[in-house]
Amino acid sequence: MAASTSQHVLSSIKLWSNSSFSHEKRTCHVHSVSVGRRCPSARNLGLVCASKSQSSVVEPVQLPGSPKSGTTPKKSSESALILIRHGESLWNEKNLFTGCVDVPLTPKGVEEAIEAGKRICNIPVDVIYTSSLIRAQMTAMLAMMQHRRKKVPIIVHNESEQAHKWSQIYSEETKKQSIPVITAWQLNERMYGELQGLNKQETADRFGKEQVHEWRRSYDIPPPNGESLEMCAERAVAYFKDQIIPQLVSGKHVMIAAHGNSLRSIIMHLDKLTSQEVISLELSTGIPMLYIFKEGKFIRRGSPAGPSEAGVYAYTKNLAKYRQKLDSMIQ
Ligand SMILES: O=C(O)[C@@H](CO)OP(=O)(O)O
Repeated sequence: MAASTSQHVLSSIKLWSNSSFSHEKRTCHVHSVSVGRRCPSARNLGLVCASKSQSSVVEPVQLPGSPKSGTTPKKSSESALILIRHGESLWNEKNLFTGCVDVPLTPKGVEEAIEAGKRICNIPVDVIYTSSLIRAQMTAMLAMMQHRRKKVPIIVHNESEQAHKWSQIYSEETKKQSIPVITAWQLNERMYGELQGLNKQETADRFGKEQVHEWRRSYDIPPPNGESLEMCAERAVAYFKDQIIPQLVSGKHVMIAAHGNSLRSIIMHLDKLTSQEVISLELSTGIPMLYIFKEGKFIRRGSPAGPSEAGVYAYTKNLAKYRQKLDSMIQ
């Protein structure tokens, strides 16, 4: 079940110096420089089309189902959705299967989270979702600390009524300067079963490269006693639809800090990838991806570049306005 991956030449071009997101069989790569041509429509978005026949990367994706009842869409509202895979963890560094084991970031992972934060520092964020795992939470916090709006991300403790009560804020003004951070186990990494803690190379040597690739990237084949991507999607995508889409519908800008596979399942849903296409979807650590949610559709806008690259912030009129507002507040 090996993926037929097209080889891309990594180059030193700064903007694309970190690989992040690829649908290798489909359309686009937010990689380094590619041997393929750059999509004019994707200029500044870090997207590279593999061939002329393949379509634009910014095609709107129609949302399945209608918005949850009870959520009133803001008139002509448009929301930003940022997805970030956590920075490098101690077990990424050691090349170990991690899954639901709760390990922190390495110093490199901390740097990646800070860099991710710089890339999104001009994009509005009203609410943050993370998994219940520390590597995603560290990433969310470190990234938000780079934001130009300087709001304080505050974890919402809902594990008990008392925890919730004891973390109340009694100033409306202070609340306005805060961003709620909602942690949800449903966004955790897929459970890797009996592979958790094993070295990936040694596992491939023992069981064969093909078998291990199947466990790692296939849609419906679970690793021994673990979750397949399909099983992971059953909780992660369900949570996304039930909890996160209503926020977007109500006009809130959302950031999700999660994991390679929980995010693959969400991206598969957003971009309507097939179970074959998702095999070659790879996410790098610490690279943010931006979607615009408008009129019930998700529009993929690639990976925001650094704050010094002025042009790339004109994703939409509203985001450009938001940036202008930040500029005027900060001057
Ligand atoms: O070990 C894991 O939990 C995941 C993500 O780091 O690995 P893989 O990329 O093999 O799915």
